[in-house]
Amino acid sequence: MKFPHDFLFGAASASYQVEGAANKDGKGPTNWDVFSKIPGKTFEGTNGDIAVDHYHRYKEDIRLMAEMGLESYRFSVSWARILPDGDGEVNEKGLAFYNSLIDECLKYGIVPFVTLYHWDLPLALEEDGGWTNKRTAEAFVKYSEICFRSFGDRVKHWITFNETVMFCGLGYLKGAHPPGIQNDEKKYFQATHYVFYAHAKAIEIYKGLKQYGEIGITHVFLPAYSVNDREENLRAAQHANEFETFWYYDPILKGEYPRYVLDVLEEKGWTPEWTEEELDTLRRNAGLNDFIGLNYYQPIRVEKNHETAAVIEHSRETSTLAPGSPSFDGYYRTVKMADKTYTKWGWEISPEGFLDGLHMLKARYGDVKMYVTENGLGDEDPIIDGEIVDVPRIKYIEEHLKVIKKAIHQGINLKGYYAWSAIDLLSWLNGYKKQYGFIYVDHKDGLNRKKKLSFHWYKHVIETRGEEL
Ligand SMILES: C[C@@]1(C(=O)O)OC[C@H]2O[C@@H](O)[C@H](O)[C@@H](O)[C@H]2O1
Repeated sequence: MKFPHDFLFGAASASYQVEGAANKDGKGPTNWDVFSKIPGKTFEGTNGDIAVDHYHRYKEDIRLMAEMGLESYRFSVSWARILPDGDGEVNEKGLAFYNSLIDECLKYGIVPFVTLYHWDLPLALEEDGGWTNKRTAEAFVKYSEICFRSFGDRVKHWITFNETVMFCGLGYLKGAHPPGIQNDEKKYFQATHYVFYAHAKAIEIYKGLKQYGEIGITHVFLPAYSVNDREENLRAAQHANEFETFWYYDPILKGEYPRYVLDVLEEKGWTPEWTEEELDTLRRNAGLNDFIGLNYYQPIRVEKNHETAAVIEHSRETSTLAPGSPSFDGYYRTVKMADKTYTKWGWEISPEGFLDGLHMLKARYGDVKMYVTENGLGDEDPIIDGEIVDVPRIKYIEEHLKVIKKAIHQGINLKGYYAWSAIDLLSWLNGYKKQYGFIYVDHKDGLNRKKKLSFHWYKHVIETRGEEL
């Protein structure tokens, strides 16, 4: 049985992780340009100054994607190329780059799927409070409209934000991402609120432009499951789902925040400063979302946490989502299970966890259209006789595509799959060691590209529309 004819087979990247050209053609500095230079913040001091030089090599990269038969390419726009200081004058060379990238995709019939924000914030905004300052939300709305008006004649698929829980959680709770603040729950929840507000304003403007494309937001999808049937652990899983999933999906799809979380925030004094106008903006625009993007890599297995620590210490190593850490509020902890399989970076491999999670989402949100906007295996790929023999990645993606096909036939409204990542690129906290791509980049030989075994495998999957899966 094939995947439906309108299902998109894609792959993804993100501007800071792939482009390089950090100071080229009028681009302004970003939070990551500065943060990545702070000793100890990134793996072996890696940064995106050059990344894999997609900025200069995108024509070669897109041609390779076309050779693979890729139907859609998800990439992000670097805000600081368009508005170097965040909300001032437009940089025409920045618009020119993305116009050329989009046109290169269309030349091969590859559908561009554009993410407006994938964590690289113009430095001027970060230095003025970042996402805890409403100015940033308003600047995002201005930036989005410029992108809609510049690219919207050819781009018909838009994602506002990638993984709010990551850039807010790692930025204000774990300190592993800019602005590098630890354990500030008030700022964390405030930042998430302004992101949701910016999203709602941006989709309202998009719909008003009548460009007749589709727009949504991409979240981490990290379904939490109890380690056993003990009541306290079942409650821990519910707590995790409320804070890690419903807090993110409810304000978008329902236009209101989950009551369970609001009650905890009230009790702890973490409730964001918000206005009735902002809350009404969420309510008024919830129905305008065309889809939700899910970045699924793993579920989490949780149990009630009984260790009380005055302050939870964080580091780069405790911020790479491997199990064993307490939640930010200490309520639960994630557990590595003896009967599960894990990647080298300690992420559980669980296609079945994805299927169960999809039914959880459908039960809460109904028949909302969804894309898998990221899924893939971070690995150190084996090289045998000069060939990149990434069989583990093939098996990982194969198993997840099988589950996606099964979910579709069980009535889950999934419309596309974007492997993370199209090409090996910079991982924020793992440098170039943790590879995800179908295309290998040789950092010892001029960043030359080379097709991996998975490149040929994915090409066949697309050609046959997954009939053999
Ligand atoms: C933490 C990590 C990783 O490096 O493994 O997860 C997988 C993937 O998720 C994406 O949203 C990030 O932009 C990308 O950098 C990757 O980040």
